[in-house]
Amino acid sequence: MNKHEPTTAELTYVRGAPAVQLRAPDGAQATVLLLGAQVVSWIPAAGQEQLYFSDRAHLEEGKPVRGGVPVIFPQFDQLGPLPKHGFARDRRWKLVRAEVGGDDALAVLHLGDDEATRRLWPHRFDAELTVVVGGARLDIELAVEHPGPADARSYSFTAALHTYLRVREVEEASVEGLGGLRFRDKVRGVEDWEHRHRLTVDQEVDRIYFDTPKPIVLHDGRRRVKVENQGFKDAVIWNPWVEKTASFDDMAPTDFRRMLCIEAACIEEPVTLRPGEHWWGRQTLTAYS
Ligand SMILES: O=P(O)(O)OC[C@H]1O[C@H](O)[C@H](O)[C@@H](O)[C@@H]1O
Repeated sequence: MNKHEPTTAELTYVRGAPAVQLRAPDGAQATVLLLGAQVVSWIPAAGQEQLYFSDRAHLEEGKPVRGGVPVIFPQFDQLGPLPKHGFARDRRWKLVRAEVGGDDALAVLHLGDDEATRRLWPHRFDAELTVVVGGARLDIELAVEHPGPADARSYSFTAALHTYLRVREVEEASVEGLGGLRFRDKVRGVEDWEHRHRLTVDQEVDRIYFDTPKPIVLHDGRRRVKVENQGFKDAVIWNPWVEKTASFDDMAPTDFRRMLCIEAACIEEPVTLRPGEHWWGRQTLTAYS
């Protein structure tokens, strides 16, 4: 990344919700809501919108936003005592800085503990989300620090970047890069090994793939999106299909056809931090059309 010049953050509103608009010199753009530090739009330079963002999404504090890239912390799904997917996704984050460099634009947002988070999860933390957009790439990095004090207890958490990729028609899309991996299938309630070179979706899919070392590639007609996860060892593939979508009040009944989630996650091995330690995980998306 080049030297960044500080600029006045371009604050905007997305359907009435405050957001930061990032514009790189080459025209690549991303929009990040303060609510949940959620990226809800990503348009690469000379490209098209790459993310699915529901027209019916709720945009109020305390409710998750359907689409874009929800930040899941400190609990994935219902794998613990906290509300589903933790609390980071439905709280308002603070914009720390927004800058434009020679090749890209970036924003850093912060969420720390407060009385309400400590009531749910009795720990101190500093979470930072960094979003960098430029060219054909979008980088999203989640960093979490245990600020201490030195005699505080260590703690563990699970986390994810729950990326909703837009597709033209999900039954015609496919996902490459998961062959040979072990996965947990939440729909069937079993563990198995992936034998397909390319995964296609023609029913509900909700799978956690473990130890995903290689890039995962979404194929959507001629368009491809390469997904590279660092620090996140697991990947989740999710599409709610007909029935589950019908139970959502924040998604149109046929919208499951327009999206496929490829999530970066830390689920099987939670992250443990001692006072003073930090962790980070990053998802890099590259669009080819
Ligand atoms: O509807 P949400 O609370 O946003 O959760 C959406 C989905 O997130 C993940 O992909 C989980 O694996 C799914 O089981 C869950 O349904």
